Amino acid sequence: MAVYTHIGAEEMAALLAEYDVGGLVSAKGIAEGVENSNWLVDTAGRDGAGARFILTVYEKRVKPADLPFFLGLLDHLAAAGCPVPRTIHDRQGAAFRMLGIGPDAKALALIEFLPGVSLDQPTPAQARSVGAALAGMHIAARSFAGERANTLGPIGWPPLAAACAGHWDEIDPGNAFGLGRLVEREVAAAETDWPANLPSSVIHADLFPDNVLMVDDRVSGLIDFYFACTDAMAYDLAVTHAAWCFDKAGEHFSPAVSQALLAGYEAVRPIEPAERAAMTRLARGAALRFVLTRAFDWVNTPPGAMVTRKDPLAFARRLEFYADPANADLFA
Ligand SMILES: Nc1ncnc2c1ncn2[C@@H]1O[C@H](COP(=O)(O)OP(=O)(O)O)[C@@H](O)[C@H]1O
Ligand SMILES: N[C@@H](CCOP(=O)(O)O)C(=O)O
Repeated sequence: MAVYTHIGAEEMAALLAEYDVGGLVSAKGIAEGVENSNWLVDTAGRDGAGARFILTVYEKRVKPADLPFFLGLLDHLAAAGCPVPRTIHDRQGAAFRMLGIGPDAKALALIEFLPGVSLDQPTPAQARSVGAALAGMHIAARSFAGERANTLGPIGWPPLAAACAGHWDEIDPGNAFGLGRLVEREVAAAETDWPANLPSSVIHADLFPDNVLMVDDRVSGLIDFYFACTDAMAYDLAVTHAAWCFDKAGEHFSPAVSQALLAGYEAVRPIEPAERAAMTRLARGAALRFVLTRAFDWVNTPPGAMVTRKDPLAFARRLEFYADPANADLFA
């Protein structure tokens, strides 16, 4: 259940009165998500016809200092016609407000509600739409003025691996997969062979199925931009490929979903030769990124915590798949 902060009915009504959205009608906590507290909020709307929003309270991971970047990006992409929710600004024009005072104060934002559902098992037609939406986002984001370093790129991998050292057999009992050795090998390799100077933009960097809303085969929403950063567009395509083209456990790869995702992307933004040549390497790195962050969360999630830990091995299997010479021409 991802509602970590309690907001009483009176406090919620007072909060919404700071926005020109009409009075509060209802607010329900949203169970999905792990990082922030989210509510589905209905109001009377500016014209009395009703309106719906997502209220997000940023818990630990998202730093208020990054919010002008994240929320400004949403507004930029929405204005460019991407299926991205706008931020609702308060009566003073602020994109976010603080809840509470002092060191425990948390930032919150009111965000446009978008229709659609997140898929578990995308079809090729749906993957094609996702590829096209990602490429459209990359093109639109190139004119966004904000910049943010990717702290979870190769520079962030050695400290994550070091924090997990000594814990690999908690995740990989009996060292059956060889997770520790795999991570050591891949972190070392990235220090010397990580592709540089690929065309960059602001990228989503976490476009998993649970961060895409769909109505039938159409993408109705790209959400959860809280890992967005300035980095290679091809790396974002690699992250999306790793997230969409396998079953959850990473045991089965879908060639049809892969081809459709890449074709959808290229229908909007053709991949440059240097990007194509780097794709398999980037996909290995994308898989490593999620092995490491999942492993870090695995060893740092206290027993009894409300969140379900995500399996690092599901991405270790993807990493092995991308590293297998038999799959070298996946992106050719
Ligand atoms: N703009 C939106 N429109 C509709 N639903 C949304 C929107 N933003 C978030 N949600 C819903 O809230 C859930 C959690 O949001 P998300 O940003 O992914 O949280 P977290 O960062 O905690 O994972 C999503 O799975 C989705 O159901
Ligand atoms: N997509 C990541 C986890 C990030 O969680 P999110 O709910 O903020 O998207 C993973 O699967 O490891």
